[in-house]
Amino acid sequence: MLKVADIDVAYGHAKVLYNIFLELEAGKTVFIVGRNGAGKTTLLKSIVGLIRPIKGSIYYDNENITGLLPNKLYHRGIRYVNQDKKVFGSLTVQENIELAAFSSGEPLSRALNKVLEIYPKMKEFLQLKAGQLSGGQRQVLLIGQALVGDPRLMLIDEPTQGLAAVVINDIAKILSRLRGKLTTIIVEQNLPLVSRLADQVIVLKEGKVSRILNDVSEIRNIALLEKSL
Ligand SMILES: Nc1ncnc2c1ncn2[C@@H]1O[C@H](COP(=O)(O)OP(=O)(O)OP(=O)(O)O)[C@@H](O)[C@H]1O
Repeated sequence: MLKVADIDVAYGHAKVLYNIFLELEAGKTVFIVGRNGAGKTTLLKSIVGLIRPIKGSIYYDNENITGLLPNKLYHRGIRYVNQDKKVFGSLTVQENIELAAFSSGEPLSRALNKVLEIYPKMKEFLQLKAGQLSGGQRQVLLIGQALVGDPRLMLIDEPTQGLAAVVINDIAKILSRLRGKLTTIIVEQNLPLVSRLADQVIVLKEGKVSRILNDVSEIRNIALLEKSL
């Protein structure tokens, strides 16, 4: 479904990704792990069109999407939930969902259902200003918004970063419910969570793919994941 073919990515003269080659199957939950600065966020941004690689190509359903802008990719079903957990704080939760409905052309009732399906408790917060939500609730709202429309590939950057353990559990449940329904690529530092949910783990080290784990027994082995970083 997605093929990243030998891309290099740089910020100005500083190259941060080297010869990245990945092939992702539809419906899989793929985690990207690696130490701080390994280039995980840069890889996600390159796939969603926020940064153009200086070398190589990216294919989505066999079509070369290199250099296409994020809004074009959005309408082809690619969603990106970035790590800053920013919502429109002065709008209500429902209005935030309306924005996603408007962007995607999906009727509001269906958009609301998609969010409530993954987190029924959000019903109580619909008329609240989104700025009043906790960090975890914002993350859930952002994931819910990304499900509005017809997403096929969802990229999520550090969904559990800075969240309390109980909320991490809620997010893990949501991610686990998405398994098999769409393709997800998730950057995550929480290795027990990665180990529990991943179909494939890609380890980035200093801008290069240093290891790809496909074998369930390897993925479930947290000590091995730790050692791979
Ligand atoms: N806008 C930018 N301009 C210049 N350099 C950048 C920019 N964004 C990131 N970098 C550098 O690129 C490298 C990779 O950063 P990136 O954020 O992709 O790593 P990461 O693995 O996601 O790290 P973290 O876990 O800290 O988020 C780092 O050396 C970082 O300092």
